Amino acid sequence: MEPIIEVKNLVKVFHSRGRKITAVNDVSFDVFKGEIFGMIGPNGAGKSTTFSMLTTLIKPTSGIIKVSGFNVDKQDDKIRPLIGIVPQKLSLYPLLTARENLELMGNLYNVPKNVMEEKIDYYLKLVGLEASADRFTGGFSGGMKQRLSVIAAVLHDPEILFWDEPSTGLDPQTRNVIWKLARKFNGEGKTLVFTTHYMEEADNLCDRVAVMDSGKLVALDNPEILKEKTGSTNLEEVFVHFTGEEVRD
Ligand SMILES: Nc1ncnc2c1ncn2[C@@H]1O[C@H](COP(=O)(O)OP(=O)(O)OP(=O)(O)O)[C@@H](O)[C@H]1O
Repeated sequence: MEPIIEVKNLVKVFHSRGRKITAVNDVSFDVFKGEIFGMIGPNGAGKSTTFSMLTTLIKPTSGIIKVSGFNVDKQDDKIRPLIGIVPQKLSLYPLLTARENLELMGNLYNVPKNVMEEKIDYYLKLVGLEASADRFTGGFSGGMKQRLSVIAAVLHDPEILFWDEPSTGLDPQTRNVIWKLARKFNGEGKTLVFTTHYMEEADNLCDRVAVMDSGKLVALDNPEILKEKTGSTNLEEVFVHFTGEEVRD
């Protein structure tokens, strides 16, 4: 299988109030083209930090990340058009309408003008927001904002989608929509990398799951294989097997 993301000996150190925090500690893995790849782990495991480095938002302290063959360190401008990001803290403009938010994203990512409105109409309909297209997003529910953020990240037809905790705080209906979108986009050939605290979500969606703990990659495999290897009946048990029961600060 062809890797679309290559991560080698990745390290990220933060310095905060005189303290050195190794958020990601010598992590190596590949993500294969066309797979759904999940990252799970307790609070503070290093998932979001890894996510931020994969998406070129922060620089690694050391190690190598290649996305579609481009190095995040020197070729981040080549990577950005190839990826679509749904961040944990959604970045919608509350005083713009849904359509205006999408137009803004489309323009930032150079979506051709002649297909922009057609694409926006298609995606708004896909996530059931066509009737709210001209409403300010400041008044949207959490689920509506999340659906809009997901389509905002796909307008420029990226090869890889990165979703950071896409269904945190959402009701089961919206979560179901998010899962359907993940499968749809993946069925169209896109690679999907996401973080989650929902084991059921990781189990349902992922071809492979990376388990992180205290900055380390502690397991990586298909959910069924992880269950088999650890004698677990579900991914929650796999999670506890690799990360223990101790509560993290
Ligand atoms: N900008 C920063 N400055 C200092 N420390 C940071 C910074 N960002 C993250 N950290 C620390 O790095 C470690 C890993 O954090 P990270 O947010 O990557 O974990 P996570 O697995 O995403 O956790 P969560 O599930 O709670 O989102 C934590 O100890 C966190 O406090």
